[in-house]
Amino acid sequence: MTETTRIRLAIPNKGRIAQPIREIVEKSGIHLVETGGRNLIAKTVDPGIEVLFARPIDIPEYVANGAADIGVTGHDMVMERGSVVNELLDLRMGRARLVVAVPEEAEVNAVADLAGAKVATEFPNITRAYFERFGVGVTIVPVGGACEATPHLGIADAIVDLTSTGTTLQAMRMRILGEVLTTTTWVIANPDSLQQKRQKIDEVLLALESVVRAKGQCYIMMNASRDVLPEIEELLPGLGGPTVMDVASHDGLVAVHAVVAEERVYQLITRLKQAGARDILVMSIERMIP
Ligand SMILES: Nc1ncnc2c1ncn2[C@@H]1O[C@H](COP(=O)(O)OP(=O)(O)OP(=O)(O)O)[C@@H](O)[C@H]1O
Ligand SMILES: O=P(O)(O)OC[C@H]1O[C@H](OP(=O)(O)OP(=O)(O)O)[C@H](O)[C@@H]1O
Ligand SMILES: [Mg+2]
Repeated sequence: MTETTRIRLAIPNKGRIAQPIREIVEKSGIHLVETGGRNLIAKTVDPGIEVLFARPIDIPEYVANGAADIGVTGHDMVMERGSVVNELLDLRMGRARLVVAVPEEAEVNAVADLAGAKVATEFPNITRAYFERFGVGVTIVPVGGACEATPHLGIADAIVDLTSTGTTLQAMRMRILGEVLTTTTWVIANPDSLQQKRQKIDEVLLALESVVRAKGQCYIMMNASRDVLPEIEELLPGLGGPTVMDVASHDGLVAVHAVVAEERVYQLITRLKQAGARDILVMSIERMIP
């Protein structure tokens, strides 16, 4: 009997990317078998995959030192920890920019004007390296959150923090001086695990990637008479064009199936109807494997 390869996947236990990552993992078919509220390790339906819940900032190190074989966390976290891991797959979520910002009224116009300033951040290592690269001497004030409040509290002159919608910076009346990096959520791997457990890791990657690929796409099905087919096909430039099938016992009637971008569906339905399509069904796609 051959022994099954076992891998441990680390995912965030809290924070804003925790739930979306959990959803991607579930949709990929790696269903978690609940092991109680505060349990930090969960079994999955696959006896070869175990899930470890950890703080996003700790995941790069857990993966680098082998406590987990693969993990999912922000690219910013990997950079901050400087961990030696392989970044394998961009999940294209958790997109944010790490920026240098100052209160609107501050008399500075560029990063170079911050020489001698106190800079509060949850990313002390990235921030230190950034200002060193500019040759600007600053004092780093490490904080664990609510960074935007620090200039108003007199704790810092500037901040290096994440922004996505810009709501927090705007609410705290701060303006951006420079961009340090952009981040998204990545699947990362331990380099040794990648060598020794490649097949199992690839299997997990394929499953996760299929969910990412399906995101924002849906499957549309309709019936139409064959003579209006060219017009309908023109409206559906899908993945390799639509699939067209004869409808049994309905002479001249065809079924047309295609994958389309979710954002197009609303307008598309009206146009398809005008072109003569009927019995239109729109379905969400869970996974797409090319
Ligand atoms: N505003 C944002 N928009 C998009 N992605 C973000 C944003 N803030 C953080 N992220 C991503 O989410 C990751 C985890 O950050 P988050 O702040 O949610 O975790 P945390 O600090 O552990 O939780 P909390 O702030 O609730 O204590 C970050 O490393 C980053 O990649
Ligand atoms: O541009 P926005 O959409 O407003 O997002 C930016 C905010 O999101 C993150 O905060 P988080 O929710 O993690 O809280 P925290 O500051 O306590 O970490 C980040 O630290 C910013 O404060
Ligand atoms: Mg946070």
